[in-house]
Amino acid sequence: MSDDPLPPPPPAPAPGRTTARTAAVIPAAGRGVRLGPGAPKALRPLGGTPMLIHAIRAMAASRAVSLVVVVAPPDGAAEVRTLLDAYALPERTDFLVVPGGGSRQESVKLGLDALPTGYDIVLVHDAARPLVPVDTVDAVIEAVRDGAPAVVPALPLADTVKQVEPAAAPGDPEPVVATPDRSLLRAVQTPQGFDRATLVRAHGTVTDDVTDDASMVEQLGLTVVTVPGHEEAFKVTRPLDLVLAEAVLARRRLNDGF
Ligand SMILES: Nc1ccn([C@@H]2O[C@H](COP(=O)(O)OP(=O)(O)OP(=O)(O)O)[C@@H](O)[C@H]2O)c(=O)n1
Ligand SMILES: C[C@](O)(CO)[C@H](O)COP(=O)(O)O
Repeated sequence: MSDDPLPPPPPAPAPGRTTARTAAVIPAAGRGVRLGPGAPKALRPLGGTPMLIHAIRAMAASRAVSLVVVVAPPDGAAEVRTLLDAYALPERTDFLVVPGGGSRQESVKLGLDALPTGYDIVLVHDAARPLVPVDTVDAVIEAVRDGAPAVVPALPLADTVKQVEPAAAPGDPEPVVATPDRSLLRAVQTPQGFDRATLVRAHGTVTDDVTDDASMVEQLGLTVVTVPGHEEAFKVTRPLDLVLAEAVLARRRLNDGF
């Protein structure tokens, strides 16, 4: 038997903290109607590379993320698999591709259903937010590891927001009914991070149409917390967003010297 002293045990996680493995689900099945005619939005180029590849790299840039589940356009799973083979991606990350559904909510659910066991923290990240910095991804994961069941990156609003009543008829003005206190409002981004069991329960319970996953957790009566969002994590929704995304990417490439 060797007389070598035993190596010290790994540090125990702080109370309330978990070292659970993290997977990212990327809903990428949308058409991108607001961006205008063309291929499904996630497959359109940004700096010559599909937006989806940028979004995958943004998730895989976090050393905590060891699996990425891509939810492809319903008839585009084969094309997405080909893209994953064609572009350089970190070898330490595993990838799964599943076909998506008719709504973002449905697509996320299909991605969640495909998640293998062993991943207890789940990020949900829009393919349409290709430029989110890794520090934002890591901040979300850290907050879930610290015990929050649901975490959203959030930014204060730059504009005053008005609540309106629907127009009486198409083209009629919309009457303003309230001006909410802007200091208490936040614009939320992705990745949104979850304790897996909580997110699975939310998707199995909430049947209303919602625009993000965190609001499903709110409907369970659980607390969703924020971490600082980032202006480069904006969503490419309309044509001008693509112009901005190209400019941000060009600036990064200049700063990185390639
Ligand atoms: N059936 C859908 C609809 C949307 N998404 C994804 O959800 C994210 C956010 O949606 P959004 O930006 O609204 O994308 P689209 O639905 O493609 O946009 P639009 O409403 O303009 O068609 C995108 O990454 C999109 O691919 C999805 O996976 N499945
Ligand atoms: C999830 C989201 O990106 C958070 O801001 C947003 O709600 C998606 O909205 P969309 O209209 O489906 O793009």
